[in-house]
Amino acid sequence: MAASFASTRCFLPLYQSRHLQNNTTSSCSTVPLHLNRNSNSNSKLLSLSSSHAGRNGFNAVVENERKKDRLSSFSQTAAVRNLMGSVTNTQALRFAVVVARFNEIITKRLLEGALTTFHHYSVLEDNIDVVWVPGSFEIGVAAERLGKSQKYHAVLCIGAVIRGDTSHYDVVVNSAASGVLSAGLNSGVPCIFGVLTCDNMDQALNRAGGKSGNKGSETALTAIEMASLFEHHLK
Ligand SMILES: Nc1c(NC[C@H](O)[C@H](O)[C@H](O)CO)[nH]c(=O)[nH]c1=O
Ligand SMILES: CC(=O)[C@@H](O)COP(=O)(O)O
Repeated sequence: MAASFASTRCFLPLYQSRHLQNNTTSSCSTVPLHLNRNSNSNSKLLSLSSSHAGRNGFNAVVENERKKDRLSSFSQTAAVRNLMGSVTNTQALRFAVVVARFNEIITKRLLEGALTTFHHYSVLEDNIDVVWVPGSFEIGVAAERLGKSQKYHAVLCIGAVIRGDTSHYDVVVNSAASGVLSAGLNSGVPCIFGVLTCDNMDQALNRAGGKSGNKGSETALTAIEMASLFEHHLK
């Protein structure tokens, strides 16, 4: 297991590697990170390298990560199994997407982002079902039913809660979050939280394909990784 891991070429989605960069980006492209066995003959350390030499601050931070790798011999020895979902072997994976109609102008864009990401990562259209519910409050119960159906490897939950004048916002946000969490725990199928929780419409538009990216795309990638982790490693 560890030997094959050493030669794995691993594509981390850019948004997930934001913490490695000084600048932020709205793109959802990937940064190829190569996991290499250390050239030191007896060493079992793995290190990261990137072909994106020009990225601002990226190399310095990768070098810093390498240092941490060298120090952290516990998690990097060949004896330790590292299990992680892949985003490349997706053709057998099936997904349900639960979408809230409330604030539909936002949730439709999030759904579009999610479907585009599924397409980019070769998830088959026939393997995706989209289920509409009235509002984010209703997402959890639908997600749990879908998870328990055993038809899907992951359930992606999409909604947009935007603060109004009363405390209703907090109730809907907390219910949506705990509903999605419970759906995952109760069904044993990863239920992914793609619900925007925003103070105003501008914040929501920015995260639905605007200058802050598309949360639907990002969470679709999370769904793929978790589906793959469960299907290929945690069965
Ligand atoms: N205000 C928002 C809602 N409210 C509706 C609830 O989600 C629910 O449908 C209703 O209370 C009936 O149970 N939903 C959102 O998704 N976003 C909001 O901003
Ligand atoms: C997030 C909400 O629940 C919102 O639409 C409700 O608005 P209000 O608090 O003004 O009733």
